[in-house]
Amino acid sequence: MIEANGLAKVYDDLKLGPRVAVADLTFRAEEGEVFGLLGPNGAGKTTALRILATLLKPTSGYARINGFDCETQPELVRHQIGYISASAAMYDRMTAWEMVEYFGQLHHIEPQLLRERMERLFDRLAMNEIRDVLGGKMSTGMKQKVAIARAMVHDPPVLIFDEATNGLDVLVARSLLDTVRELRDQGKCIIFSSHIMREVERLCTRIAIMHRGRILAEGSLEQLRAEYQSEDFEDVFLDLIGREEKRLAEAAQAAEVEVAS
Ligand SMILES: Nc1ncnc2c1ncn2[C@@H]1O[C@H](COP(=O)(O)OP(=O)(O)OP(=O)(O)O)[C@@H](O)[C@H]1O
Repeated sequence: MIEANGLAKVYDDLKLGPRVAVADLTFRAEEGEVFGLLGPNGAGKTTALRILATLLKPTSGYARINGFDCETQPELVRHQIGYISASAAMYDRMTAWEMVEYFGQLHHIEPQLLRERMERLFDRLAMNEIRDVLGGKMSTGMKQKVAIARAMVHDPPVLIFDEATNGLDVLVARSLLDTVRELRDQGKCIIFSSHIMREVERLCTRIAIMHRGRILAEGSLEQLRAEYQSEDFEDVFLDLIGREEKRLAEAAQAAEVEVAS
């Protein structure tokens, strides 16, 4: 369903020069699965997910969604995915209902079907009380619900959640996680990025720990705990990141010594 192969992205930063955000990313995620991308700030999660969502082009490698290439077939990919990020832009002068309807129309959904789907979505996401609230007057949680509804209105088989619980209170965050679980049980393929350990632990069928644009380890929670011999997943995470930082520092030091001699 989702396939990333040797994916890399280098940003050309005007001040800092080339910045490697994603170095070499390879993974697959299948239907009925929540694939977690867990990593510290700056690990490259958002960059990777924006490539999958066709919002960025990779520098090298490729990503495919249901067999469609994210770089060369973006229109086809967009019909297969719903993308939810923490900073969804709203139209200030449109109501919640109008915004979701507009996205449905962009996907050419027949009006009757669109109305039925929207009724179900508004019920499921407890959005009926915000139907007529304008984008400019919405709270963060309200905006996030609209972002989720409009990403799901075309019933895509693949959903991409990028730090989607950022800024949400515990109630809204919990209901978002419940929704993700339901979607997984319906057979959707979900990719869920976060730096919140507990969310990933509770939700994801498989987890990739990402650091400096690479996956350091990948497996189910049980596999990762067993492989790194700790019941506490936070310890596994910190241990992996710590070891990698040490390895990189040693490699940099060795390179310096070589240059000096
Ligand atoms: N437009 C850009 N130009 C230059 N560098 C960028 C750009 N966007 C991101 N970066 C850099 O790329 C790296 C990866 O950033 P990215 O946002 O993908 O990471 P992330 O894992 O999503 O981080 P966070 O958890 O903080 O959101 C960081 O070093 C970041 O500074």
